[in-house]
Amino acid sequence: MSHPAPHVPAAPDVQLADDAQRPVRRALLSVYDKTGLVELATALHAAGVELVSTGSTASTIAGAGVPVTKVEDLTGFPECLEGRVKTLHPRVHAGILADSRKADHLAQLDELGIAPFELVVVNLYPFAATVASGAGPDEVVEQIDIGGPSMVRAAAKNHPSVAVVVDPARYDDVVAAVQAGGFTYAQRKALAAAAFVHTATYDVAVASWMGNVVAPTDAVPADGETVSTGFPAWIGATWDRADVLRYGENPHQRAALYTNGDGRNGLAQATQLHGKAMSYNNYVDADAAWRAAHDHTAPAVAIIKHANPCGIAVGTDVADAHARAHATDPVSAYGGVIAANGVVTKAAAEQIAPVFTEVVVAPGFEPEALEILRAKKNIRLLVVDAPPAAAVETRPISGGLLVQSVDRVDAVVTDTEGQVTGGDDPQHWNLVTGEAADDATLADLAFAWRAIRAAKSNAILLAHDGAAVGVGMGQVNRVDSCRLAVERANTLADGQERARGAVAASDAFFPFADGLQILLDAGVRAVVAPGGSIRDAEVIEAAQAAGVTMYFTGTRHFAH
Ligand SMILES: NC(=O)c1ncn([C@@H]2O[C@H](COP(=O)(O)O)[C@@H](O)[C@H]2O)c1NC=O
Repeated sequence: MSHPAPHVPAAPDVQLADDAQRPVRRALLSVYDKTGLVELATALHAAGVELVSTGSTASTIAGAGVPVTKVEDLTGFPECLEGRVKTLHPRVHAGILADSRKADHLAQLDELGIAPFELVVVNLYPFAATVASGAGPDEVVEQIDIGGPSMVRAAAKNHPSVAVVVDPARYDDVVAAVQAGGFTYAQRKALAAAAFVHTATYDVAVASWMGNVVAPTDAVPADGETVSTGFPAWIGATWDRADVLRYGENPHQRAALYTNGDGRNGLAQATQLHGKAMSYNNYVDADAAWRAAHDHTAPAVAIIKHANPCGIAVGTDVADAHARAHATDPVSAYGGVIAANGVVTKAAAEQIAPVFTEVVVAPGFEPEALEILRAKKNIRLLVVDAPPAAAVETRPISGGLLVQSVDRVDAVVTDTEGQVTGGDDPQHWNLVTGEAADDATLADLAFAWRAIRAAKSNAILLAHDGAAVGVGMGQVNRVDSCRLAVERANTLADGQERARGAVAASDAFFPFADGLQILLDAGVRAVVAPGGSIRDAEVIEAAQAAGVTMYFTGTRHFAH
């Protein structure tokens, strides 16, 4: 089978230099957001630019007394179908797409009696805002702009000839460029790049809504039926560079911060009140700290080093929680990142100030607290407006992207009948040996079980009275984590044996009794673990022999 030869476009007759200007004689304006429109139209008209415009854009311009040609008069065709067809016409698109460097294009325009545009100003129907408003499908569909993106993409493609503007914030630049004799080629290229980002972002929003709401793509066939996976067949996101960081995890690595402008409000949108610029590692640790502090409803403070907690506690207030979190491991707290789930008070600031600290992140700071902490030149102070809210998290791997639902507090597991069989709430735990814990012990176990989510696996966390007293984390076997937790509990507090009488949480089951035995020998009095090992009986027997209370949660808190 033979294929037709591909169309090879003729090379342009003229190659443009970056500073090559193109005077603006004719502009097409079609904007949903009328901000700054009258001022722009007035200035363009004053500069001798002929204006062509759609429906209410034209009315707004004409209403201000500025001469404007309606697009209908240009096309000889009425706007129709409730505005679904306005600018989708060759008289519009040929005027945008003719490459002024090509004599042939200009000759064709002449033959067809079409005048070229040198400037296209468009902003699109508010699709994302309409979805966010909770509007129904028909209303949302009407806000999928068709003619607008077509003009924007056409003008952006033809950037050697046309300047395209999609953002009212750029109108002053437009006026300045027109008055200066036209946009340079470099300016037109930059505007085109921004325009393609604009339409790409818009289309990601439309495609996401279609694939999630209108025609969900998350179902897969299984055993003769279709089951929902919760994961659409395609996910899209666009990210805008928010900051270039000094370096990455190490000084020889380059790094930047991106945000995706979808209205999220988290650490990436934090307001920095004081201190040097945030580093890559600061962000990683501050994020871990922020999440850890918000795993608790009581006032809580987490102190993070290398994405692991070296202190975590709840208290009567933020100062109390900080004092107790600092006491977990005062040695490691040096150079740490602190997060509080409440406003940092003067009392808390007085405690924090003497300890070298990289970052403090909180929902707010009392004025006196700010004054105290601002006296420390190197400390970074961040205010984040909203608690962590992400429902899913992603991790790139070579060649792909892993996506999972976030291990949230209050996770539950259910059986096939929908009955809750495990989770973070002690009422769903299974007492596998020993006396049922009294309220204080149960509260400590619940705290330890929540707090251990912040520690990298394998993790063992010893707690007493709402504060971690020893954390063993990031070890490649559970025995070492047990040893580390006990050692830290017993050596970091002036020789007090803090493991004795503490409660212990294990982020995953004990595969053997050996790790648990280390905790039992150290005097731990109650233990919470997921259970589920083939040697559970052996593990339970060890706890029973020591007379220790042990609960199984049925859920696990691995964090890699
Ligand atoms: N259908 C079309 O031909 C068309 N051409 C332009 N628009 C959009 O109509 C809006 C402007 O319309 P008006 O000037 O009537 O307010 C702009 O957001 C523009 O992106 C269109 N609308 C939707 O697709």
